[in-house]
Amino acid sequence: MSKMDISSILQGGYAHPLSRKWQAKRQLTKAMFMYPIFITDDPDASVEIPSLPGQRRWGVNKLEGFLRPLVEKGLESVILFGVPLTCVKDGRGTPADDVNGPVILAIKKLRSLFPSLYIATDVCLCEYTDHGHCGVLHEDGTINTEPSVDRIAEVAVNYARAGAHCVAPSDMMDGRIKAIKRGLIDAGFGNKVTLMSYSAKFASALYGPFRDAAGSAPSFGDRKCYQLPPTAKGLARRAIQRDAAEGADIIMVKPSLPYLDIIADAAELTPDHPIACYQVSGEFAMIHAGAKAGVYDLKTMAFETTESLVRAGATLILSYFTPDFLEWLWRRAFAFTSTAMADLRLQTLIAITTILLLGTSYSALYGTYLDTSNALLTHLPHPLAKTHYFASKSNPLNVYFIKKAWGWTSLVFIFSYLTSPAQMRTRQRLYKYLFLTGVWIVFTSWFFGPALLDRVAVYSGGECVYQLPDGQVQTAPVEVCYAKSAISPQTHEHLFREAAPQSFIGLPEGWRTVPRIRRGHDLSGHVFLLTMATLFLADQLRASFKFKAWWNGLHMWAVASNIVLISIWLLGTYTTSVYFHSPFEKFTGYLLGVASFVLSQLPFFSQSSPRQTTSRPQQADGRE
Ligand SMILES: NCc1[nH]cc(CCC(=O)O)c1CC(=O)O
Repeated sequence: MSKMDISSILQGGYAHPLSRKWQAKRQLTKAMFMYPIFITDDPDASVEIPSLPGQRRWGVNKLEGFLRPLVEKGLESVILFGVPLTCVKDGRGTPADDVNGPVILAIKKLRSLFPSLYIATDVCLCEYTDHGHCGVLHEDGTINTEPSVDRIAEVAVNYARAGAHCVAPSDMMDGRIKAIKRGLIDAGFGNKVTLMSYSAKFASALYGPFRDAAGSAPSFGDRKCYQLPPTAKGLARRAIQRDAAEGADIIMVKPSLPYLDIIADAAELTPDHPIACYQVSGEFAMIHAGAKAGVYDLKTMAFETTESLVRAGATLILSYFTPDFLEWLWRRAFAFTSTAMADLRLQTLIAITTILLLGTSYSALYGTYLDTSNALLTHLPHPLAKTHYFASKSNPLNVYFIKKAWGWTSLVFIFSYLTSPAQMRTRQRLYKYLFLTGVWIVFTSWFFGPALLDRVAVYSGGECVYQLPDGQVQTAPVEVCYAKSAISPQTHEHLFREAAPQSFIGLPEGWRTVPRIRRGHDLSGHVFLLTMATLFLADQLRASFKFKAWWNGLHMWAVASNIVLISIWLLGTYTTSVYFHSPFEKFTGYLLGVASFVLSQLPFFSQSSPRQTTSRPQQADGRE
């Protein structure tokens, strides 16, 4: 027996990647992320912010192009920061709520562009005052609290009027939460707009890149008389409780990582409020800089820091990493759904194979199929056409659907492609479709001359034949068949005169016929096409389900029409297999269809699926 004590052993509880996941009380989700965005007053601006990797100052006109892909990826909320570059700043921050200023214009624009996007606005005066401080000042440069609070409340209400879902004062003036709440209620927004208070906002060295980006550094002094001293746990706790009592709906701690204890305090002091934290510009820049210096892997560190925030008690994270997390968290989900859906293709293959086998066995047992290689039968209606609905070649399923199978398939594909979420509209997906369309053209209608299927029939012993009204079967050169058009004594005088002079004489006025290739191997073009189309559609469906979270209303219809078409093709496959072609011809059609689809699944055509790092369950150092 081992000398180990039972109480010593913990590792068994987290040996597996899944059991490690269970150690978290709460998992990161996309909804936890709120994305800070800088909006400037040049409507067409898209200017890189050097100290914030990947972040830009945006003009109102650029917001759609910038945010649409993110919204489609699951972005649910943003917080707006105004960066006025051309306005005239003054002592009270007049431009803050200018109706033609960037923030108010952006709120309105985003509300109309993205009805489901939650829009918060930072409320502060520092970007708009000539002195760069967050409030209104006395002569001596100290904060004049009352007018500051009045002005902040006025700005907040104006943002609410413009359509903001949430106002978030970051100014740190005493009493502004109460004033803003009052203002919101009096203006009729009490029950409509959320008040998120930057309650425990510390005078941090980590706002540097933000102040560069927003041009909001104070022109003299610092913010230590209103932002909290970094050592002040007690003040932070008092500020949190005060703001909750004054009517804040969400309590924020800022910056985040150096203040995990404050986040935990907030979660304990105001357990009935959502707790937000702001992973500020300096933290973001620091994580990037460390990764660039080779200290750690960027993504690993981004996860470790944000997961720490959640562990400390945060329910909402304001972070410049938001777009990255939309991608990273999507990949996690993708890793799961792709295995869940991996077999839709296989299931469809099994379905169509089974249907073909059943139909073909039935046709062989009961002799229901039309042997199209018998030239004497070709032009007659199917012997069962009267009694068996689908034996008639003129049944609607055949005429309107099967004969136009690739057209319908293309239609559904295009509908589905165009309504797909952005990340699904890949070029590879188009290539796949174009490749199979190429296969369809080559085999059924053209191959540097006659269609390949016709050539196969000729090479395997087929002849071009036609039948005269008296029942006689005549042979013509194969070229006549390749032309695929009707012949008559008028169009092919030579042919008729040589081959059948006697019947040529007695032919009725206006008689014509389409010659066909018979006796060769008449590979079933329908089975080929239906097999290929069904597998292709199933593959499309599989892609759709992978991105289910991003479907819009139209794409739901695309998915529905895809499913309906697959069902029609399966029914068509069944009727074809019961009534037409010999078993061997159906088999070769099926093989050709499957082979074409398999080729379309080569890596060249498939979207490069995200790399996955799977950790071995037991590594010597116990880390992933
Ligand atoms: N008062 C404005 C404000 N709102 C958010 C930040 C910082 C955000 C960041 O660094 O990402 C600042 C700067 C400051 O207080 O100096």
